[in-house]
Amino acid sequence: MVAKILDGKEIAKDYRAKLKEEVERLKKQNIVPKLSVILVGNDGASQSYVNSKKKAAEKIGMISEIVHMDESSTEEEVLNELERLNHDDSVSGILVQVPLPDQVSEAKILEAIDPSKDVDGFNPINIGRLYTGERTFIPCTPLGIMEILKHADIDLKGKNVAVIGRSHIVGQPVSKLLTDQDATVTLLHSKSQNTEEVLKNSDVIVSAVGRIHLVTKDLVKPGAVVIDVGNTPGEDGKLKGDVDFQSVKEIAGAITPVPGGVGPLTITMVLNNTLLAEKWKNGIE
Ligand SMILES: Nc1nc(=O)c2c([nH]1)NC[C@@H]1CN(c3ccc(C(=O)N[C@@H](CCC(=O)O)C(=O)O)cc3)C=[N+]21
Repeated sequence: MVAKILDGKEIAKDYRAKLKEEVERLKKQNIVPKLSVILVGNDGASQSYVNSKKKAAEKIGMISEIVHMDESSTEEEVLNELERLNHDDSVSGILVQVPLPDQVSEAKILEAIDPSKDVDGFNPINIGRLYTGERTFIPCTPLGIMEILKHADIDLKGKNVAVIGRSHIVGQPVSKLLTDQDATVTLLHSKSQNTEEVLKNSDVIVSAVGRIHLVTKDLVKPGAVVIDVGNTPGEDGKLKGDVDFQSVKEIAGAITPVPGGVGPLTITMVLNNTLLAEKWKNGIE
């Protein structure tokens, strides 16, 4: 069996076309969604992600700005910038690119984002709302993963799903979303003792660790759906996932590549959430 390749670029393209139509409809009411991204420092990967987000936003008719701050910025300076954006009525959505430099507390910054503009869904209020089932911004990568799964021809109800990695950004929230779809979720991490057994018994594997070749063919049940959230720079300078794509695709039912899998959907969901922020601000459901 050769796996169906879940083409994130293609799925993202269709999704963004629908967002563009909605943005155009809003423009007729003089409503223009705007995404502001705070980037602190000069990390190459972060700069490239932030630029892709800006480009993608502009391509569907949104306004986007990057607030680029010096690597040596103090926490107070970042908080001041954030406060300015919180109070700027033209700004629909704010995203603070992580990781931040050591002198700036990530927790403090994420707490300071106005929850109604927190398109990443990283503010504790919004994390709480996710778990109580209230309306909120769902973190972009988990939302992207769920969108890709819609294209995998799998009914998650009662299925065994293994999520590898317990981060607040991916592993934990995606576990919650999968549980809401009636999947039986096992959240695996570095201290798990029965990883092999769980993986071999899983109908879906979501790997969000950041370790190249973590998921190999021998760990995958034939026909399983494999979602690769890894994005680690390889020695050849190319982006690598967690999954040994070449071998796993011979046995999986469906698989996402890296690049061109989850990444493009993450960016799409930033746009999705920015649109939602602007709609909710205007009382549009
Ligand atoms: N506040 C915040 N929100 C984030 O959403 C956030 C963040 N900080 N920090 C870093 C991670 C990482 N991330 C990615 C987004 C897109 C791709 C992506 O589009 N990747 C392309 C390839 C890009 C390339 O080749 O350079 C792909 O997989 O096809 C990857 C990774 C968002 N993050």
